[in-house]
Amino acid sequence: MILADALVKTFAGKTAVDRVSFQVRQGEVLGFLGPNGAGKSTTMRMIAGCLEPDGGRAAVAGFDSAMQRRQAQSQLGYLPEGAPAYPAMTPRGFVRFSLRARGFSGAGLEAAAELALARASLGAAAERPIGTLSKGYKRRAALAAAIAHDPLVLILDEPTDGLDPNQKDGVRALITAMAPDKAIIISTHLLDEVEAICTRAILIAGGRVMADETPGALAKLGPQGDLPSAFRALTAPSGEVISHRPGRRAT
Ligand SMILES: Nc1ncnc2c1ncn2[C@@H]1O[C@H](COP(=O)(O)OP(=O)(O)OP(=O)(O)O)[C@@H](O)[C@H]1O
Repeated sequence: MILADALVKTFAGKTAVDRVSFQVRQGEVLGFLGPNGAGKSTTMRMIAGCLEPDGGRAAVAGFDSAMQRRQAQSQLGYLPEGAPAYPAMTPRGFVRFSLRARGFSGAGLEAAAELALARASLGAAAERPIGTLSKGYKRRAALAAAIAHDPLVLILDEPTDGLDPNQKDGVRALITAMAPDKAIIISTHLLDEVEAICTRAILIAGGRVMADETPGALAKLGPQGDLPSAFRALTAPSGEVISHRPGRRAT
């Protein structure tokens, strides 16, 4: 359902993403790991059709992210970094606005908005201006808008960033509950999050895929047999590509 095929992106002569390839199929939750500046967000932005690749291609549900952007984005829920939203809108207003932009109306729009607000556990915060909300609630408002149209593919850039431990657990449970019907990519710096919810993990450093494994197999690549030591070993500046499991076919 998600295809990244030799994606390349260069900023001012510096290669941020260097021939990144992988595929994600329905039911998979792919954890995207790597140090700061590794190229995770840039890769996700290219898949989401928000940034044109300089080389290679990306596709969502069979639609090219750049050439068939509208069709690709209709199948996609994308949560970018931070909490992009309109500060004067309430979360309810923002979710409804997002649904209207996707062609929802009437009872279908109301039902989808209610479900998304409930799934993101906005509670009473759904009625307050987003600009007045805490970071965690802002993030959940953006998450509600990303999932409201029940897309086949979710790309979530640090979905639990800024959330307290209870909220983190809630969002992780939500991702797990949605997973069987969808293909999901999350980026995270939290290795326990990868163990908790990801079926697969890609480690990226210097714009290159350094490993593509199940979380258990990735942990075994570390000298201590755990994810932190694997992360350190594989993201050291002199790191070589030591493991790459070939991606599966997109569906
Ligand atoms: N719009 C831009 N203009 C110039 N350079 C950029 C731009 N976006 C990203 N970069 C650079 O590309 C590289 C990869 O950035 P990216 O945000 O993809 O990393 P990341 O893995 O998501 O990092 P983090 O974990 O800190 O979010 C970095 O060197 C970054 O400075």
